[in-house]
Amino acid sequence: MRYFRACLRKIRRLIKPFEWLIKLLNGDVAPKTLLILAICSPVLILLLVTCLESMLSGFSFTNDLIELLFLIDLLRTGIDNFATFIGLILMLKFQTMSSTFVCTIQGAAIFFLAFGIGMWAIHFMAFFWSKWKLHRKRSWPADIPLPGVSIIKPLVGEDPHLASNLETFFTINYPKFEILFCVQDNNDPAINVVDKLMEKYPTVDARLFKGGEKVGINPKINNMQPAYISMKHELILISDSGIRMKEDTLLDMVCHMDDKTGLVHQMPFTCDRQGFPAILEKVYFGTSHARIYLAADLVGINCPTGMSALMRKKLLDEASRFRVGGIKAFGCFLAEDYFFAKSITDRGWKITISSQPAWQNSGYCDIQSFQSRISRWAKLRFAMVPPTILAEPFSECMVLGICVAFATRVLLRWDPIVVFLIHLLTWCIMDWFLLRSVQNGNIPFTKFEFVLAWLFREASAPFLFIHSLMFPNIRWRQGYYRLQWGGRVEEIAPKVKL
Ligand SMILES: CCCCCCCC/C=C\CCCCCCCC(=O)N[C@@H](CO[C@@H]1OC[C@@H](O)[C@H](O)[C@H]1O)[C@H](O)/C=C/CCCCCCCCCCCCC
Ligand SMILES: O=c1ccn([C@@H]2O[C@H](COP(=O)(O)OP(=O)(O)O)[C@@H](O)[C@H]2O)c(=O)[nH]1
Repeated sequence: MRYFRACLRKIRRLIKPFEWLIKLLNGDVAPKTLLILAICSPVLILLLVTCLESMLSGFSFTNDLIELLFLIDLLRTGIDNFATFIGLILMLKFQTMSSTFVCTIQGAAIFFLAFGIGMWAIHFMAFFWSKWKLHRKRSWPADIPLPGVSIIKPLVGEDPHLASNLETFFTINYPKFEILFCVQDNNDPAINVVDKLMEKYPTVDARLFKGGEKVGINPKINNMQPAYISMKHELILISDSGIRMKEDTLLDMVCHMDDKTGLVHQMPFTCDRQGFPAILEKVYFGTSHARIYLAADLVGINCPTGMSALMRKKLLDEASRFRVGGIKAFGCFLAEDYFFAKSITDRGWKITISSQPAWQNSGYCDIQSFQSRISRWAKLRFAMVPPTILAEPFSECMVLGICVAFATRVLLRWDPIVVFLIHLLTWCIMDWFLLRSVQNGNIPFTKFEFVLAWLFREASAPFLFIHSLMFPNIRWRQGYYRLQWGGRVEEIAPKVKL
């Protein structure tokens, strides 16, 4: 026993210098420390690139190798990429410097360069699509009456903005709609807020459903189920508690629901709020998130989030692939939004984003909850669409920057540090333009604040990625869940590491 304790003490002493890293991976580092770390990260990464580069040129054969790489037909080795990767693995395993090594390095370089070019194409696609799709008014044919919409609002608890956010639903300018508020707990403080609003706006068709119904694991579905079965209209808008509406938001969404469209979703974005965490959220949703979201919408990849999604009710009712109809058929998944969309596109219907982004305006805004939310979403994506585990790190600015710097060094003999810095700068500038396009108005912070938040986000992304992989279980509000491959979920005891 004494020996065991001594060992433990020794191990603790050994890992003490790395405690910050463990804390970082757990997401429980003070925001200030994270900020300092994020600002220092580019410097650290540059150091890493420099080391990598000097390691490469340290090998006696490097110069010859690079000359050789110049001469080899890029196209042919490009096709042989897969083989060259196997070569890399073999080389690492057997430590032999063979011709496979030459091919491997070159193959990896070509792969990284191609990925880099792909990501730059995504930048341009997203910017183009933001200009084409967002903030463009659509109209509804004058001779066709507007369809009725049942708005379902699942609520859990109260935050300082809840009342004002919910009030925007009572002032929507749309001829035929009802609002169905749902709370799962009979003592939920949101009940009071909803009651007051229903009193204030007696002419608006609004109802409150308490207690939910346990039809699956997903608590949001359980919460919404009673409202779903008693909704009156043909269109259903599921709208999360933190969303704010403008007077014409619902009309805008309905105008996108043409004959071939089964689902219209809003691209997540945020309202203007004070403080660094709010800037960080806006920068994330207006740059990194918007880029993939818009590009995916442009090429028709299913990636809607369910925070504000308008659907045809009949499509949910007849979700035949899932045997039972209605939203309860999706209760076995935590990311019900992804599976709603999948079941709709599987039957040949289109999904599209509306021209107004979703104005998230949660009353609580701090770095830790932002990061755990982003990490929760990443865990869902990894389980539902496993290839994202491979694609996501390379789609991040910092990681891709290192890879592209390496690739251009090997293939073109460019200075990796210069390439990395140019990559960082142009990525940041492209992101600024995308953010401005999504915001479509004054950005409520300075360019300096943007750069700080952007650096912080980009530099912390790889850590969040590792954290999400290492701790795949999920905590969502009061619930704890274990994800299975494919996206099904089971409830677990709350004592697990998340
Ligand atoms: C050279 C090519 C490179 C391609 C690189 C692609 C790398 C992909 C990188 C990032 C993927 C980002 C996905 C975008 C948004 C997803 C946000 C999200 O994860 N939301 C999930 C959670 O939502 C909440 O879940 C609980 C629910 O109750 C709430 O209401 C929800 O808001 C959501 O469940 C996930 C949905 C979609 C996941 C799709 C993943 C596939 C993405 C592939 C994108 C590839 C784009 C390529 C474009 C050309
Ligand atoms: O146990 C839960 C968890 C969430 N929700 C609702 O689901 C929506 C999305 O929740 P959250 O904002 O936590 O999800 P995120 O957008 O962070 O994924 C909100 O309207 C919540 O009120 C719910 O009804 N029950």
